[in-house]
Amino acid sequence: MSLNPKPDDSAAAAQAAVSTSIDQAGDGAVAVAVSGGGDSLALLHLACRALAGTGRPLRAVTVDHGLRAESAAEAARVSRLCQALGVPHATLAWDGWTGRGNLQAQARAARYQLMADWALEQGIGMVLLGHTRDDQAETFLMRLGRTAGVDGLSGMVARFQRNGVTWCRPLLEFDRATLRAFLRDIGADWIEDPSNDDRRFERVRARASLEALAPLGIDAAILSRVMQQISQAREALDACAAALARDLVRQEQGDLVLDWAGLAAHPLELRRRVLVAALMWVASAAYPPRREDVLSLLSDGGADGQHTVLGCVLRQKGHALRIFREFNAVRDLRGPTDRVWDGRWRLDGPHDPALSIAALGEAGLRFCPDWRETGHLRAALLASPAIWRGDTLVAAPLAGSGQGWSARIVADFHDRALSH
Ligand SMILES: Nc1ncnc2c1ncn2[C@@H]1O[C@H](COP(=O)(O)OP(=O)(O)OP(=O)(O)O)[C@@H](O)[C@H]1O
Repeated sequence: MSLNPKPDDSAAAAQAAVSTSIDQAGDGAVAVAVSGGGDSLALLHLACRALAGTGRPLRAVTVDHGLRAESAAEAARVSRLCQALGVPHATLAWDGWTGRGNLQAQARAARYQLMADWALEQGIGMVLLGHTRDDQAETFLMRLGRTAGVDGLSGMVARFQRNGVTWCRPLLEFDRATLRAFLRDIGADWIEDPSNDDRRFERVRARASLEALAPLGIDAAILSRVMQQISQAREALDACAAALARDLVRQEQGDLVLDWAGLAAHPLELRRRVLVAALMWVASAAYPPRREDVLSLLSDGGADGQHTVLGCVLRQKGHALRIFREFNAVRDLRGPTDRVWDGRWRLDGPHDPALSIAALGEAGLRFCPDWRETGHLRAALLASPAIWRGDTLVAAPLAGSGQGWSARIVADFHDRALSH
């Protein structure tokens, strides 16, 4: 038996991988995120074949980021291709670019959010993405250039939860060339993105670098196996960190209290993982804080004091480090009462479209005379969810003023996988 079996990269194997992923979704509707490129269109065809005759609904979705002149026409073309396949298709428009910050990162976050909201509305539990082995290899090289560690180099996961939806990448073991050959074989069309040849893009340069590594015997398949090995190391580290967190991290409603002195006895990488997981949980963050920020917090250990990282406040007192949400990070966050707020709070009570959830803040705390009896820190309460009618406070369940409302965390810290 080979220890490193070479994945079979034929179209038939890709078909089997897509069918398996879809079977794992249960009986519900499935969607394919289609950019229009060869990878996601091959995925759409494979998903269509997997579902043919099952009666299970398949949908397709495209996000038009509006960042290139051709994007609307491309989305319309995807829509026509889907129509020809009998797959209902939706185009979701993004117009949230502020002109500031990292455009690619913002576009990606918005894409996931738009597609998740759409999927939830449609009752779709699983969305398939067309990432391939080439994407994996290019990402690996790009991350090497950013001094990535075990997490960054372990490759994309085949399945993950984000924004309330399960995302699945059934094609991670398959080459772009295999998928394009499959499309050609079945006479199917796809859109060639002109930026694929634009060397201003890091991914395009990574693709060229990968070709240059061929004389060393390094290709996408080899890098994929290296990534699998790093993934296994990451899983082992995560398991150790989760066990450590169970012993040394206590959840108090929305806050976490870390036994800082207890943690200090453990290897730096485990301490770092516990701290990152804690920060990401309190902030409901999809991405970890900068590595240097975390390392500086860890090296600062022992001294009483306060820090702010990733929209969380860390307050150390003696052996305990309390992490709670920072008011400034949520001061402008307002949402309907029947939706999760700040990624982790659900409020139960007499829902009403005229009401909304927003942070309690100083303006609300003033109307909570009993807040001291709750035992919560004042600064933590400021960032806690409250029910408002316009600017009038209706209820503050965590600050002793429930008025028929209660607040609960949707996924407790220790139930959440310790991986980022
Ligand atoms: N505009 C889009 N609309 C719908 N789906 C998309 C869009 N862009 C990308 N996708 C989905 O994501 C997959 C990966 O695309 P791509 O590699 O361009 O994105 P990425 O930003 O690198 O993704 P990630 O951040 O998830 O690694 C595509 O195969 C497709 O399934």
